[in-house]
Amino acid sequence: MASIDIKDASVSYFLRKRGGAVEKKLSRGAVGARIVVGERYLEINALRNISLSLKTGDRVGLIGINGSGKSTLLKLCSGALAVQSGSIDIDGRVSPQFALGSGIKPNLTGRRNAELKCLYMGTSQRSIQQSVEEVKELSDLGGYFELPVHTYSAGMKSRLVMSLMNLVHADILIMDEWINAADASVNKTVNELQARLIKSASILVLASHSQRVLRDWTDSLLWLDQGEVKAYGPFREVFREYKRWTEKGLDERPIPVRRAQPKSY
Ligand SMILES: Nc1ncnc2c1ncn2[C@@H]1O[C@H](COP(=O)(O)OP(=O)(O)OP(=O)(O)O)[C@@H](O)[C@H]1O
Repeated sequence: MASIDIKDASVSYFLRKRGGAVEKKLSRGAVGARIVVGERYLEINALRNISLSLKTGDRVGLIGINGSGKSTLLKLCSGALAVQSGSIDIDGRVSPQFALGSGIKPNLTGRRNAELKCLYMGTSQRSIQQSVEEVKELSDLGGYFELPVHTYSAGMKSRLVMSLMNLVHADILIMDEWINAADASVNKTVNELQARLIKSASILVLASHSQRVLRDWTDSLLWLDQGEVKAYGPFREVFREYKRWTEKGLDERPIPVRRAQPKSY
């Protein structure tokens, strides 16, 4: 049984102030995070008091405007980021899609990248060749599999990344939206690979701005705003509420910048 158990977790990023009326700049437009202005530092409260319990079978979509904390929560769920307060327990093999994409070596061929991935995962020498051929077939890259990755289009790179992810056999799949950046001509292959990945995972956490992607792959939504959970529940209900909220116009939102009580960093 795979599980993710987050209790009362908070994460902040700290930025050194560089002078100027920073509060004014930050308060213009739609800002997703709450920002605390200290004497010398800005504290960006990316996640505040998040509690979330996921188990086998859960398919959760993360929604929220830019900067509301979705990627930060994905990083928490994948174990790539530590909480500053609260706790997180992850049980199961995690495959964070964003981390895997960043592990690709552009100067090496698709084949060599697949071999390295196998070595990294501890695949036995006996099985490496078979796994690499599996990646080649899944990715449908043909001759491009033998060329350096920097010669690939965005869609080709997506196909390679997702075919490599299929090797991991993850219990917990963590996906960020860039996976849909593939160009229209390769969407079918990319979607097939994505479907295969999602079906084989026990838990899915997927952040996206696309209603279609979320509707296709998730059954519940967690809506983040200024790092807090604004709603969590069945897809249709939460999405309806979120849509109504965004249509009201974000310009009228209260400014999320506040001054810190004097304290030393
Ligand atoms: N490394 C970092 N250093 C400083 N601030 C950061 C860092 N990463 C994220 N933030 C800030 O934390 C807040 C939450 O960011 P996060 O990337 O989690 O939002 P998001 O909901 O994924 O946004 P988007 O929809 O634009 O991808 C934002 O205000 C962002 O500017």
